[in-house]
Amino acid sequence: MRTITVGTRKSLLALTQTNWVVEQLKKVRPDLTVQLEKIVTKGDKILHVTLSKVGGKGLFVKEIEQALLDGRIDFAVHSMKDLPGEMPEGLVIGAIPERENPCDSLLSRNGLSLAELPSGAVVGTSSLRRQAQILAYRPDLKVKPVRGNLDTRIAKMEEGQFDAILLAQAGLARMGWQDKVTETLSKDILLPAVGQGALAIQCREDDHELLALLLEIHHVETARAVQAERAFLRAFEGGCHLPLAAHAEVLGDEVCLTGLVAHPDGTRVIKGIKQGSDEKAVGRELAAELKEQGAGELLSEVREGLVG
Ligand SMILES: NCc1[nH]cc(CCC(=O)O)c1CC(=O)O
Repeated sequence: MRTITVGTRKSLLALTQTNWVVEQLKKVRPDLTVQLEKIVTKGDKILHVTLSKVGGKGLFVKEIEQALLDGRIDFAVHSMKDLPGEMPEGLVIGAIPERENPCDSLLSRNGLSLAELPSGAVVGTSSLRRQAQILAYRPDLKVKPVRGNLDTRIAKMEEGQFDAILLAQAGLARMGWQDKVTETLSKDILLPAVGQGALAIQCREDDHELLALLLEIHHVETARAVQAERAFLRAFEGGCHLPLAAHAEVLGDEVCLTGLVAHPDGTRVIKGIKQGSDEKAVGRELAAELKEQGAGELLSEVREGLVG
């Protein structure tokens, strides 16, 4: 097989995820030769602005997708949750490896759990999804934006800028930083982002040689769960910058999807659950049910607030 060029963002998490995928591939094909091509994305450049204000669907992927289309790289590893619902013409998700822990975790300065944080404690997150659900559960807490790579955010908390921060457990696990986690939050309190904990390997749809290789590390159950979650997301034309969450589990032949849409201040949460054997239908139907309860209007209000 030819030498494969892998595109990756330069962040430690992106490099760790890419190297993990390359390792998995080398287990299947020990003679595989790869070279890394580091790519800087818009999301990496504007680290000082709250992401929800940049209005960014696909902030971390555009430049990478262009490199794929130009043939400068052969595949790229994305965090599934950073990947927009729609895929550019000519590109596909070639494989979805087995998912890491999808949950969010709380890291706190004094080892206090979410329930133990004192009233008025400052929690760092720039995710409207996390903000909405944390405030729904603990309206007495203060949420403040925090940006930067995982290590930067943790340092800001340790310096005392925040009493606690919220991060995806999966990113910390991949970095080997699980010991920094104070509490893994249950999905009943903080429903994960669509695709959280899963990776997407993106490549050109006509690269059959590579697609055959990628199939070796594809995980069918993860892919089915993510399909349901992404169908739910697409129904709202949403991105990771909206207060929208969904998580699916495979139960035998069926997927069971929980989804929610919330007001960023936590005062309204519209949540539902749906099970069925056609994952895309489950996602679409759950979205339709939540829309009947006003989820569409709620998100329109949020979008207008972000633009204005
Ligand atoms: N939005 C940034 C991002 N994209 C993927 C992860 C973590 C890994 C994952 O969810 O798969 C993170 C960091 C975080 O949200 O804490």
